[in-house]
Amino acid sequence: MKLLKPYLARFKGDVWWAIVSVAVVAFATLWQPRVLQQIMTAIIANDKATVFRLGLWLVALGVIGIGAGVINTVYSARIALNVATNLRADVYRHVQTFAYADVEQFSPSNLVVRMTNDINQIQQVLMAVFQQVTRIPLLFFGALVLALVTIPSLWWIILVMMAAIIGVSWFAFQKMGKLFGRTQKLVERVNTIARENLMGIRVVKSFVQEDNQIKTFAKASDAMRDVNTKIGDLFAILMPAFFLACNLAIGVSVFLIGRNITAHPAYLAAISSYTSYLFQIMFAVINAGFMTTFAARAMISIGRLETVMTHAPSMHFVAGPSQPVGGSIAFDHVSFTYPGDDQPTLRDISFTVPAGAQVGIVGATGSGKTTLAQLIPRLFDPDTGTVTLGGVDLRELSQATIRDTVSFVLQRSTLFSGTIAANLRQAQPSAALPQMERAAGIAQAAEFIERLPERYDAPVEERSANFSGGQKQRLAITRGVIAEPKVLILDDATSALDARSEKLVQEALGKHLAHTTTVIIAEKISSIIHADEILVLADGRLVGHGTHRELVANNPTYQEIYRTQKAKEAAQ
Ligand SMILES: Nc1ncnc2c1ncn2[C@@H]1O[C@H](COP(=O)(O)OP(=O)(O)OP(=O)(O)O)[C@@H](O)[C@H]1O
Repeated sequence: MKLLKPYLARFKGDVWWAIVSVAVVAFATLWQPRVLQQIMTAIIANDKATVFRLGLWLVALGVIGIGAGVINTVYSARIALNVATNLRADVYRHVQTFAYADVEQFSPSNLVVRMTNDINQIQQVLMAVFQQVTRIPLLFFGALVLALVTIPSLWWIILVMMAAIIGVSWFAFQKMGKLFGRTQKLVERVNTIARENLMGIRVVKSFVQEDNQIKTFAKASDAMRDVNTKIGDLFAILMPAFFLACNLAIGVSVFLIGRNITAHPAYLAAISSYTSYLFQIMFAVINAGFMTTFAARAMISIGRLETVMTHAPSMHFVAGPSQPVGGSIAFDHVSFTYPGDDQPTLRDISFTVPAGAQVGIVGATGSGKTTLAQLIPRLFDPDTGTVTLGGVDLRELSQATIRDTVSFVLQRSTLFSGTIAANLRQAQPSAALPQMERAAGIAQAAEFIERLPERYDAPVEERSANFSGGQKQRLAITRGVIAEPKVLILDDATSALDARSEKLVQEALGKHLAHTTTVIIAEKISSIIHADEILVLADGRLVGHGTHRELVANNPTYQEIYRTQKAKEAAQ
């Protein structure tokens, strides 16, 4: 609840209106049966003037109740919407401060669920709370007192009815709470299956997996139906049970009043208001039950968001603007373990790369190439050892300095929906057309961009689905080189390019970014054969470094990779 306090405080005025208006609704609801009772008494006494006066008063009470109800709904909705919107913005802002490792720890899809489903849940409950929370106790205690005042001798009937209703509620709502919890999990499961299926639709189609996918989806969907059916069954029993208890109480009351009506003729007029109060007590108990299960679900969501909001970013950067720093890279006895892993992925790695050099990194799958590259832009900190940029420990550089100095192009290039220009400006916000054209020329992207009718304003769809794998990679390289970074890392970034295009990109990089330190992670040795220095990784260790010629002559791991690749090429 601590999470919501500051947000509710921000909308104090709306909260006040919502609470006052719901109190007015409750008072109008409680007062109406009293006035009705007085009207009945006046009818029995044939007092037409009083009947007319009280009739008008009854109508006025109805109008006041409806008016207050409308005001309450408006303010409750405003509170719920504003709190949810502000909370969502703050969670999003806080997540932006996370280090890469923090996002991985939560998992991106989990964070999305927290920012959408959980906040929606809180919004719905807030709306209900401000519509019900003061109404329930006011109606319950008010109706209880008024029923006792109306016909004092029947206090025990009210007690028995309340015991029956609270007992049934206790049993049913506890069961229902558990079932609601299961539905929430099943909704997440169904969403995940549907999302995975649609995101991986190409794999599903190419492996003819439709039937299997339908079965998996149907299983989760059927489980959800079963749980919802159980909830429906409970409701089916619950409501008639409540009405039975209430109607039995009314029946017994009428019978007892009827037997004594000659001794208490005033009870004849009281019976309708007494019945109304019994119903109000019943509805207050039912609503309290619903609110409890509803609130329990919201508490889970609040807890999940609190975990995100109280999570401190695991990495801190020195504050300050971007400063110029050299392009040399040095690893000094660096070891690194992924959070949650028990074995290090990189072990005692040391090497230096002078500014402007071209470095290749090779090694078997899973040898740690990408992990090593991720330490250069400080996506992770090493467990031991230091990584320096231009001779300065990364931990002493501001985030702006590192981001302006190092550009990282990934194999699975991520482009954002918008336009090509908007994606390129992520790397350099001030980039004008000539800069974009120059960068696209280096990345061999100019030829296909020029063919698009809108050129650099061409749309990029969600997940850049309107571009081929090779085109995406070229666009990602364009974005990587546009700001002419001092350090450029290409992590298998040309894997979807044909050999000719890859060669052209490399030649253009050598020509136009001659002073840039380029780190190329490559599966194929042919991609880095001309590098000034090649690092060879095996099982997270640096097992050799040198030029291609040196490594072919004396490094067994490199020789093995080279031999295997040559044999493959010969076989093709
Ligand atoms: N985010 C992560 N969390 C935990 N372990 C990871 C993570 N990323 C990679 N690993 C593990 O670290 C090891 C090295 O992975 P890495 O991606 O650095 O290898 P790589 O040499 O780049 O492989 P590839 O050539 O297949 O891209 C692998 O065993 C991998 O399972």
